[in-house]
Amino acid sequence: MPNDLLSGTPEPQDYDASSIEVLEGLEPVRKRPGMYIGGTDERALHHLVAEVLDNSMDEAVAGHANRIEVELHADYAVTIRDNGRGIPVDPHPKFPDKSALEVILCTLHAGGKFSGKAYQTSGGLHGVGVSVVNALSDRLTVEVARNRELFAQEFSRGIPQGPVAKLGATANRRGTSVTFHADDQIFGHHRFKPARLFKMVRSKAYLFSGVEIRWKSAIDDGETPTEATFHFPGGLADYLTETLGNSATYTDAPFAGKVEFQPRFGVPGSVEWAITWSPARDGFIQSYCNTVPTPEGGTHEAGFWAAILKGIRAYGELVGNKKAGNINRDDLTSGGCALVSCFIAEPEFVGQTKDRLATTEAARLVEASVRDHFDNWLAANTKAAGSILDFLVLRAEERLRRRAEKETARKSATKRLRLPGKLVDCSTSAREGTELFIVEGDSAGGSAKMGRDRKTQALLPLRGKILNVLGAASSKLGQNAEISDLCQALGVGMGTKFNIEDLRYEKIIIMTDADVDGAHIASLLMTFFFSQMRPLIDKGHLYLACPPLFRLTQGARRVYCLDEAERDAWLEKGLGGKGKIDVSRFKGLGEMDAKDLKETTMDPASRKLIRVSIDDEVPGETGDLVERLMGKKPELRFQYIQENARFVEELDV
Ligand SMILES: Nc1ncnc2c1ncn2[C@@H]1O[C@H](COP(=O)(O)OP(=O)(O)OP(=O)(O)O)[C@@H](O)[C@H]1O
Repeated sequence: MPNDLLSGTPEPQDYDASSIEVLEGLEPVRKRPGMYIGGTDERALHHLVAEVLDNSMDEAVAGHANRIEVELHADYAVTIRDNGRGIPVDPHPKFPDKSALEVILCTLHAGGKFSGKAYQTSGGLHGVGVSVVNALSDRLTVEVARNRELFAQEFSRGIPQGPVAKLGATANRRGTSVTFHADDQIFGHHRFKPARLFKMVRSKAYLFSGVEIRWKSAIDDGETPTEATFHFPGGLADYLTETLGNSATYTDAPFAGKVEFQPRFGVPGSVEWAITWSPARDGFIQSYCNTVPTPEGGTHEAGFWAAILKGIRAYGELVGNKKAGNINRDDLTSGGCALVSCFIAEPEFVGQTKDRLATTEAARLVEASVRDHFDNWLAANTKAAGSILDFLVLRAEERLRRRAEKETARKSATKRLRLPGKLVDCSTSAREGTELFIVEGDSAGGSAKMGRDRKTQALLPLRGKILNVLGAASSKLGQNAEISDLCQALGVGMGTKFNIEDLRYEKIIIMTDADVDGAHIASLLMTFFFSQMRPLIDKGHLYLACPPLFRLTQGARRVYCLDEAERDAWLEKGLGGKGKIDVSRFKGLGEMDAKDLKETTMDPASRKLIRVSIDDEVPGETGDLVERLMGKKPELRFQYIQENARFVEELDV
């Protein structure tokens, strides 16, 4: 370690084993609630209800419950009750002095959904949900009925207020009831909103037709019913129709269905969906996996859209509508109103709040299931299919027109731009397919100017070497004429002002002589792009041209060689002509005539380009290396040379 890193730093006194804390039980949840419920705001607060309700839904989907009640009390406590099997209350085999109930409520990662034995396609996965709710509630009571006997246990901020108590006989044969009051210390002034809970509860009922959910609220917000019963045998199709209300749609009834698909981990899964298109709506999709809403979508959504997109394009082809090929996913989603709900074993979500489904297989399973049905549906509903197709083709055309308009706007903006005088621009104004050659010296610029394709290839000749940006203060960069010409020609700013959208060319090609000076100029340019316009490299816009080193001529035959090895190979093989082979070495690009330069270095049909990319095996590695080699500190460069000199020697042998 260099000495200067140690000197001046006081010896650490207060960082020893005693500073390493181990949070026990539910403490981590109260310390960092965001990690478990994504924050402490209103959304997180409502997520508490989702966690408990999901457990009751899991019981219902597993076939053990058919009724759930959700009640919002006047003091903003919430009760969620189901007639499922009841959380086990017997002593836990691993912790014989505690009941399973207490273990579940007070331990993270305790649950019955890990192995798929007690539940098959559950929304619960991590064994975290209800214990998190417990930790974040100032009071929580669980009542469990098993064989007509009632048990109860109370908690406060995750701590049991006594053991499980046997309360005697009950009229309910079995079931679980959880009542909790969210802790103000965590959620501050946020309170449950009846409307939000009502919507959540109702959507759950739509997702699983085998359950009846009762809603009751002691708080009347003037809009939300204070009592309701939800049971929707019509599933998602009904849900969609209800959500759309009186909005006009292109279908009489949504395209909807339910399919069981191949088992995953031995458990069959299923997908249910409903979609229609409405000229009056913006379009939306609500997706769910095992009844858990996935507002950020994920693989099931991707699979669904893929099926619809492929289906509609194929249908367009079938009916001879060539424009159907232009439809893309944005067109589908902008007018499509869709609901997708899948059930799969052991789904993988992103995060505990399960906002996005990550199970890769879901994409394939959903796509295959929906695609088949969609093809049949389109064929059987030609009127609706025709209207949807027309609507989507129109959407695609609008999108393309908007893009063209944007392009024209860019074109005129470009015209208004003050372009550097020495830039030889191309005539196409759209970015696609255009190239900017950054060339060394004016003479090379001459042949390049004649050898280029005027339509797509632009040139910017640089005089001499550009500034080494790593050695320069940032204020100096803007003042440097070559650098500011370069930025103007590219249409972009430097550093934080860089915006890839403004880039005027698709490929930026550094074309320097195949000699040491050329290599130096290329590395200065690459350092500049790396430090000031990094996304340009990351997105694959930067290239190096590979001009040849040798030209071999024999009579009328001509061959260009990139390096010595290629030259020697040709000399040995011969060019197939008569007489002596004449070898000339290009000293620089300026020596090549326009034809040579075009053929060997510029013409996309015959040239070779190297794409500049960053391949960090260790993150930040390239940045460190650039700093060492091009940075301000000569000692780092010297050290690098010392460390690598042997390697260079070996390479030379
Ligand atoms: N209403 C219920 N009826 C029956 N068992 C329940 C009920 N609620 C919870 N359980 C049991 O308690 C376990 C733990 O629940 P918890 O909510 O902590 O996690 P989970 O549902 O397994 O997973 P996740 O953390 O993903 O929600 C469940 O796996 C289940 O075995």
